[in-house]
Amino acid sequence: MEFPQPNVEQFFQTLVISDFAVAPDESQLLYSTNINGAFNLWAMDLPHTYPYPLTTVNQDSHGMQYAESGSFAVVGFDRDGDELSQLYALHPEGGPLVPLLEKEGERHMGAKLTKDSKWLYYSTTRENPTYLNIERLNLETYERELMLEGEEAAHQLTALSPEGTSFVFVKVYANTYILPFLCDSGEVVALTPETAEHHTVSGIVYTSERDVYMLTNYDADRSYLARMNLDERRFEVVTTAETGEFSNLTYSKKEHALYVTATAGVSDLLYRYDLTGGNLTAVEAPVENIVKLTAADSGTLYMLGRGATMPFNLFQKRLGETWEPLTNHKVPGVPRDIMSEPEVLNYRSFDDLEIEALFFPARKEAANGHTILWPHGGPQASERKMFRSLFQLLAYEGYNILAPNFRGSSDYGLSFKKMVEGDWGYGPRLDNIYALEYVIEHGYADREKLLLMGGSYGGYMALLLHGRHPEYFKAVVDIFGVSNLFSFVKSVPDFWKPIMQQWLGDPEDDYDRFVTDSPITYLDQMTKPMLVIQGANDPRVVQEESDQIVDALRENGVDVEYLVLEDEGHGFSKKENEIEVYQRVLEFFARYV
Ligand SMILES: CC(=O)N[C@@H](C)C(=O)N[C@@H](C)C(=O)N[C@@H](C)C(=O)O
Repeated sequence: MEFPQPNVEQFFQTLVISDFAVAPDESQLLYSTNINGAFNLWAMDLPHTYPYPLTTVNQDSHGMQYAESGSFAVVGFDRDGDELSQLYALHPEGGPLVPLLEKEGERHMGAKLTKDSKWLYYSTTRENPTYLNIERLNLETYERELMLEGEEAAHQLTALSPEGTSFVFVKVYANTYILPFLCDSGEVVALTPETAEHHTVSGIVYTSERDVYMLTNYDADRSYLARMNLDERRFEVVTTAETGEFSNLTYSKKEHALYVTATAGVSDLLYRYDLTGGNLTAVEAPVENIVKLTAADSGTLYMLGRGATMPFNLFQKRLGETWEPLTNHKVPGVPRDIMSEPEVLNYRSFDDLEIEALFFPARKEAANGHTILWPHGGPQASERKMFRSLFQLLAYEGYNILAPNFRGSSDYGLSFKKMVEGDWGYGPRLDNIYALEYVIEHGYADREKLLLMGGSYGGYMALLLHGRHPEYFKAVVDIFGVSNLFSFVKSVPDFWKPIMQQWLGDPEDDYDRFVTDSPITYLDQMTKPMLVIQGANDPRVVQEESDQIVDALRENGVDVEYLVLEDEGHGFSKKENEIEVYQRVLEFFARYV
């Protein structure tokens, strides 16, 4: 039997899994996925893996967790991308949800259930939208109790002790300045030593009622494993990563061990740190990008992950055994070996700074010689070996994709990440230009065949590159990009505002730089055809950012297509919208090839 070649439609059907939780007795695995075209909660009754639906809300969910008894789970949903997460109780068999915290305009974050399931702790924007308060909800009386009032910086709850006698929260002063604190019977204690040096802390876990482990770059450039015993209150360095830096932590009670994810630039590595013997050993991982790892009481590990050519999948690893897939999501009809495997490039920028980039080659049979420059979003994030159906779709259709991890990207140490702070538009912009020059010089790309596309900060960079270096590009796609730093700084969510000074600067004190680095300043040079895409509910880069650049360009007579998705935020969560976006991008670029 001869089957036709796969076509682009196949890439539209790729499934996403955004989060999961496993019942304490491991009888059920709950996950948020878009099997039915929109996100819903689905479950599998382990060891059987056939999924069944639990909700029909058509909204994505993050931060789900089971009660210790397994009799309900706490789940959060926002509405069409507004990121105002509301919390509900879900019966393991699904059906109508019980509202726990449902208040219009309020955002609830980092929810954690106590072991006895009597209390739910969380951070909330209620009465303190900028610095957030930490509260707890009595699940018998539904009364809310204030535990800690936020001040100075956003207070985000990160861990609750096993018996609920203490909790850890972080104060977020900036993306590169995040300090951890313990709240122990009302007393607040810093978990890292006092210093004026900026550092961050992540992956905080309790391994007992009085022992806390964390990942921090306190007094270092790359994050390492540290601990504090809450009685001795002494901060200790435990171990450092051989390559890269540690980025996530999971405690396995059964093994009395920590599983530590390390990021080494564009891919992840997995380690096991034995808390009894004190040794760190490498563990094979089934994916290049570990999204989430949990350990059940039995010692079985559960992982959500993806790779450059593998969409999101769930895996299970029983003690002493190897990883087994629980899901088998692929691009229908497209084998992994015909997808684009990225090459890792290293080049030097204008000031000799070494930068890493991913280059996704076009499928040979379809190659049209065009290269799309993709500046990633964040900007303090990075482009990694993580499946993006849009990238694979474009590479399949014949385009190369170049994704540089310009200065300011995460996963290359604290000082590298800080390089974008107060410099959104100079160094990172030239790093993108130097990436182009590198691929042209080394025969990967043709100077006459360059296209440009980015989302969020990447959309900002796409607009800025268009305005300042229009000679490079034939056409530009901006997906919810920042167009004007003066309006952006005022429109971000309230709890981002304490971060803005360090992240971006002050519109009055840094007036000249805001003008120089705002894409809208360069309207007259933006002469190439453009496609602008925006979610109407986006709370991070609001619609006004896209509206103003589209209006101004149209007044200038520039050919701009504008697509606004009414039921989306900072991303595309509904299959029909995703398909519309991908089709528009494909059609748009095809016109200029
Ligand atoms: C800790 C925190 O909330 N930081 C935010 C200011 C932040 O860095 N958010 C980015 C992930 C983000 O959403 N940036 C936009 C502009 C993007 O490029 O995606």
